[in-house]
Amino acid sequence: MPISNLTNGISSDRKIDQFEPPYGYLSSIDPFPCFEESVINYSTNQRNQKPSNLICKLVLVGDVAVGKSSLATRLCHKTFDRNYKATIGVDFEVERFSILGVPVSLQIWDTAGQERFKCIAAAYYRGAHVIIGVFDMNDIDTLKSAERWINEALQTTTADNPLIFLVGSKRDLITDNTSHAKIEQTARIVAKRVNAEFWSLSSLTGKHSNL
Ligand SMILES: Nc1nc2c(ncn2[C@@H]2O[C@H](COP(=O)(O)OP(=O)(O)OP(=O)(O)O)[C@@H](O)[C@H]2O)c(=O)[nH]1
Repeated sequence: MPISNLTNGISSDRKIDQFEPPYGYLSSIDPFPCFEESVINYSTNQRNQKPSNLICKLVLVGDVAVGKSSLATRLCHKTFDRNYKATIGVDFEVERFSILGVPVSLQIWDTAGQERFKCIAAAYYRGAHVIIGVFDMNDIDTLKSAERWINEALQTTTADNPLIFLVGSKRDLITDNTSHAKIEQTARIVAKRVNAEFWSLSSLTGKHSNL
């Protein structure tokens, strides 16, 4: 099937059509880069060989009711539901992207936070390229657990160098700025320890920031 058929119907906010050219002036930390022509040609040719379809597996982990399913729903459906429905075992969504014309299917495995489903959920960590540990920014205990959840997922995934994110949820509910600053500071330390990028967000408003 031609690649264009696989990228049809992907919404424009899921399409990335341009990156900085490789080994160019703007993508180098050296102000006067001087690359061999053979290096530039090799790297450009690598980019021109497009794979037909890429699959990226993402798992969401974290305590009960920290907002994992709400995050998946916000990402895939741009909606929010105030009613809490506990995940039973694991839920699954697929979000399609087009990156430089290559179709990418992001598989989102939303695992249950309840201890009794833990062994079911853990079976889905295998092969995860992306691990997102979620905690509730209003509950410091869930931050401690998020570190544990991430480490457990890391022990099970077989993917090389998975990308790790630590996500603080329910930012809209924060009222006390002092405790907010404290939890953010602690989250940054935890993120560093587990090699994660730290984001804070609200699935209710859709606002997010990379800290
Ligand atoms: N105000 C607010 N409420 C949120 C936010 N995210 C989630 N919630 C609420 O928190 C509750 C739990 O959210 P879920 O997304 O179901 O939590 P979960 O982590 O998937 O829970 P489990 O499936 O039990 O593991 C629900 O009532 C959500 O509406 C947020 O950003 N802001």
